[in-house]
Amino acid sequence: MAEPEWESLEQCLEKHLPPTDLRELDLPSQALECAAEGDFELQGYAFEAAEEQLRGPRTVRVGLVQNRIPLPAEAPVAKQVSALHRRIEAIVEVAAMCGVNIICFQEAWTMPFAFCTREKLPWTEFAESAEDGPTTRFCQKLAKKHNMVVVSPILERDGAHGDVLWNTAVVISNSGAVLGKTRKNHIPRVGDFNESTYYMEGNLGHPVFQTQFGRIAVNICYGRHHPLNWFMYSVNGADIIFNPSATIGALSESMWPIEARNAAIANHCFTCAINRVGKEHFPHEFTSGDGKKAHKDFGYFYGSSYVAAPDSSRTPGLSRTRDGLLVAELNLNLCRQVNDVWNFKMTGRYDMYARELAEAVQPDYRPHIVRE
Ligand SMILES: NC(=O)NCCC(=O)O
Repeated sequence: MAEPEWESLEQCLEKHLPPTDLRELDLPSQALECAAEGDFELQGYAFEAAEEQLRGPRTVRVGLVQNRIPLPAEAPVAKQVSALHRRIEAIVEVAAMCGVNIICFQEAWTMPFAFCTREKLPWTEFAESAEDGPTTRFCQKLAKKHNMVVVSPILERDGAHGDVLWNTAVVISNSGAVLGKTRKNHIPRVGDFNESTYYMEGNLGHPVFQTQFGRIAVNICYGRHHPLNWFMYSVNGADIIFNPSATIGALSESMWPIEARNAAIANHCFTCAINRVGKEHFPHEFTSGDGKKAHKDFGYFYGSSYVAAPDSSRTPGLSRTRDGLLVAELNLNLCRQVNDVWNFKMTGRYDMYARELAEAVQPDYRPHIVRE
């Protein structure tokens, strides 16, 4: 009988967690200096893949940005947006020095995560057009300047359809053109995440964006609890799925290290989990509907952004407390290599599930329970 190799699950996880298995990137000293001066953490790791005879390595560098809001939530809207633009511009400069090809910012990155309040003004004033709002134009400049694909998750106002709001990620090509947009498919109704007061579930399905550096998709925050959401991006061919988020310790920190990592394994792709940092205070008290006292803050956004690979390895997380840029070099060949070993796509029995699910969502469905 085979001997047990590991004393505990924790030992096994430690063995497979970097830095032992993952090569640290040799980042330029200028980038490290700028990050230190700008007071943000900079880490870099490379995921390797086996050499193939017919395909060269498909290497891409992704950048994950996590940050605090630089100004208090009470500050004028335009000043807050401008301060966030300046902060991100400085971090993107460093990403460019590190050779980043695709960068992704945190969920609703141009604003405090004010949806806990259920108030409309001034928070809805942060909403912008995905196609030609000031933030998209700002990101287009960054993309062109640095030859970098930019994933920009914003609060969208859709002027063409009755001015309604959406939680949207705009994908901007390295040419500077807007490649398209994707919307948050699953809207939380948990704790103080009162987002359903502001916008509906996304109506754009599971688009995958073909960029010069690989096929990417964006599964926004709460969508990470829904395995089918990750799965559909993978069905549409995503090599990398970004998960820009805003989530707090008391609610989700125990789930955070597992969910994006599981998704990378289950879907033979890379996943990039990004969370904002710090505590955000709002002018007026709100309650959480749990009998506890009214309060003015959401709780602690714990950062801890990381990248996970299809072979189950992952980078360490960025800090829980500091702004940061995580640079990860991915060899996208790893996706098909792991697929060929584990065959989840081949063994998935999708036709069976499609049939059973189609039946299960019918109003007259009766659960298949076998009784005596
Ligand atoms: N932003 C968001 O969807 N948060 C919900 C809480 C969570 O998914 O951890």
